[in-house]
Amino acid sequence: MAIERTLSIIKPDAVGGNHIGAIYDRFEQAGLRIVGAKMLQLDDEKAGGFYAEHAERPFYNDLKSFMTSGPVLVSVLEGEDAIAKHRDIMGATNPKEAAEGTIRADFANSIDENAVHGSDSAQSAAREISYFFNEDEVCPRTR
Ligand SMILES: Nc1ncnc2c1ncn2[C@@H]1O[C@H](COP(=O)(O)OP(=O)(O)OP(=O)(O)O)[C@@H](O)[C@H]1O
Repeated sequence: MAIERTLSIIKPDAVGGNHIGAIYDRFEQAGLRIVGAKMLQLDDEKAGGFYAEHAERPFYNDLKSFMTSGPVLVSVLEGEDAIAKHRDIMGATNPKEAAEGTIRADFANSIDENAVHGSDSAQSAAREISYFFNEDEVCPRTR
């Protein structure tokens, strides 16, 4: 299995709820390493660009309002099969459908405010990491 990198966002509801440490613990327990991290207050343009693929969806404005409602913690995670592993431990987009023991089952309240984001493919991971991080803001390979 290949060593991959993926982008994580701990969203404003989970940052506000004081769940950063608990969520980082889930990442590390799953064998994912945090190789880059920064806390940001997104504005409408930065949040909108990140979710540009959803620009035509009815929830786009609400999604931007939520993502700019407080600070987010963006991180780069590294590990074997990191993209799929991270999606697995996040759980389904809708926390009501998320499997027991997943981050969204434990820390999210609704589909609109669902605690975390994770890249869904190698292509989106590359785009999303470079959307938030310069090359010199991420550690060189750790293994
Ligand atoms: N039907 C919906 N109603 C409200 N918000 C939604 C809906 N579908 C998606 N969203 C919001 O938009 C985000 C992006 O949707 P997407 O389909 O890419 O889900 P995801 O890949 O599981 O989530 P994310 O991209 O945040 O990891 C979701 O995390 C959620 O916050």
